[in-house]
Amino acid sequence: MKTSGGSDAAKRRAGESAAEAATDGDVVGLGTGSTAAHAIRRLGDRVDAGLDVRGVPTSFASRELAAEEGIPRLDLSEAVGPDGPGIDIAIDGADQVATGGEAGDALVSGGELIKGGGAAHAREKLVDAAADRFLVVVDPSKESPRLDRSLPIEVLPAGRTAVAAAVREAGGEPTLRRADRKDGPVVTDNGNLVLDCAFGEITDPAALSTTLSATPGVVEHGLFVGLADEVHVGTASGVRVDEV
Ligand SMILES: O=C[C@H](O)[C@H](O)[C@H](O)COP(=O)(O)O
Repeated sequence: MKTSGGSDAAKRRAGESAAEAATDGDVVGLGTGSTAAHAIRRLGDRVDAGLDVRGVPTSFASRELAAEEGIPRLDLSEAVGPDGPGIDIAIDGADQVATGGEAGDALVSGGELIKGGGAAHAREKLVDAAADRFLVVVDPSKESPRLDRSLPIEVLPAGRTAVAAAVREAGGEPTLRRADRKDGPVVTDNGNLVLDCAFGEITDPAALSTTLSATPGVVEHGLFVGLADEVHVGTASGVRVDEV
């Protein structure tokens, strides 16, 4: 699994802390990224020790890791629906977490997220939104009073230029995400492309989320508003848990 910046020890503390929240019988959403991977490994250890849980992976990578760790798995389509067990908790990382405060004329309440650094945010949002409790796991480098990182938007390949124009109209500057080890663009697990969009400081995440969701060609964007329930922040010496 790819790693991002930040201290790996702090990410491990955050991930392991959230993994302790799973209890017998739970269906657990398994996030993507280097911090969520620590949670999946810890869950794997707990399954070895007898914990009875099933995981709902959010990506090819989290599915592979869960399989390696011996965690029984369930598809989202099996978990959610009239006959499904639902998802009790989801554990997932983030590229940025708003800690709250004034942003221009608006007030960011805190707990809003930017996700999608690993291009997994479309399935992550499905799983995280379906969960009864969504636990975010981060190291302190991800915390910021306001959201100002580049925002990933997964787009239908044919809609790439139309969405790019809509992003410019909304005040952002889109860049097609390119692959590191192949010529050409990053292709998501869903066969789509990703535009990384620089909006500067996002003063009203809820409004931007609504605008982007209503744009034809947008499969999913990485703004997660009103979804997080707890933020587990791994620090140099322990873990801080913030209720949202
Ligand atoms: O698409 C990827 C996900 O949204 C990740 O959860 C996010 O990029 C954070 O990853 P990491 O924990 O590696 O920084």
